[in-house]
Amino acid sequence: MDKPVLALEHVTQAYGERRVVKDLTLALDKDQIGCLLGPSGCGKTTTLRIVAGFEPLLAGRVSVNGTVVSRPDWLLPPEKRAIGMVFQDYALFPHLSVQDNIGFGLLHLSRRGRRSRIGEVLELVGLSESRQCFPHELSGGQQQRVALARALAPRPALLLMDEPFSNLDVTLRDRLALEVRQIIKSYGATALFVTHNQQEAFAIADRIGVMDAGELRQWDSVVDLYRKPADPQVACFIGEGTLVPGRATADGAIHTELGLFFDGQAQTDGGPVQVLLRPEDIYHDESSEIKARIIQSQFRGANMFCLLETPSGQQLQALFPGTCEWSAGQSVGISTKLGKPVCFPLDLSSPPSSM
Ligand SMILES: Nc1ncnc2c1ncn2[C@@H]1O[C@H](COP(=O)(O)OP(=O)(O)OP(=O)(O)O)[C@@H](O)[C@H]1O
Repeated sequence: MDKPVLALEHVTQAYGERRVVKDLTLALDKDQIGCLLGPSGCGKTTTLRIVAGFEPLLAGRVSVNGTVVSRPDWLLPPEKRAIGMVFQDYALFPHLSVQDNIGFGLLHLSRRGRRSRIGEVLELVGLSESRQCFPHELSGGQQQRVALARALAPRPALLLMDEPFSNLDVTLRDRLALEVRQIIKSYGATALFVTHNQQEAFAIADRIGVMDAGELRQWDSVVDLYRKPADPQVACFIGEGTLVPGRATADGAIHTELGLFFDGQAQTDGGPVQVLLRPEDIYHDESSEIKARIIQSQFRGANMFCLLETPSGQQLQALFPGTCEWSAGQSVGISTKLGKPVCFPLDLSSPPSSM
């Protein structure tokens, strides 16, 4: 099997006494787009800077295409790593035209080679007509694409992007995230980017790493992260949903106030558990004995997103068809449709998870 383009093995880094990246291990294969996702201060940028070679390591190692580029006693300089970077503020040279910005990293090529590569990446990002423009003559989204073209032009082994959409307005962000994914994929590049925005991560990434307080809690495909979260924290952080308390019995059944679920695994201890219910797992069913009161409803066009409360006080999030015309205070019948439920043993010593 091919070696991963990027491998981080047990990487740890600290500022003074404080460890901000803890024992982090992940691998990114060729042509994959990975994303580190987590709240502010969880160590995403520090991890990216470690990969780029701007930060030393306390422990562990980083390899690019099977060659070690960082270990605690040695760092390959950033410019020798074959890594391209797109920064949050794009870092374009204001006094250089678009083509000269892109050509800056191609000085090792002949004049002709440079021209041809600049033309190639400008076409890729849809800015062939703007090659003579200066950065201030372009919109934020166009500057973003120039920065991407400049980073891709030297054909790096790996592309790193730090919050690449944070300077753009929200509607542009969503569109550009998809566009950037398409550009990276059609160029056959491997990329790692960081964001605190889930929607962005879901739009662009093949694999997402959820970080929390310097730890990588799960590194997985987008679908598995949503459907098979590794722990209650990831379950709560990714997407919407509720952890509903239940009791597991030795036959693999989980008893909850919303009915009986089977996770197919014998729970030998028969102890308390939490079952993850995503909004789409709950549906309207007037014939059901389970009734819930609508606390809040939010019309989302095709869907109606509701916050519900059962008679026991358990709150639930549910996604009903947008044609439902319900309002707060109304009581509705609900049922659940769960294939294989996601179930976590309930640690009674820790506070309950909230979303
Ligand atoms: N040069 C530094 N010296 C000391 N502490 C630092 C330094 N750089 C970052 N930190 C601290 O390390 C922790 C991780 O920072 P980092 O920038 O990696 O987080 P982040 O997840 O990228 O956050 P954000 O989304 O806000 O950029 C933070 O608590 C930050 O304050």
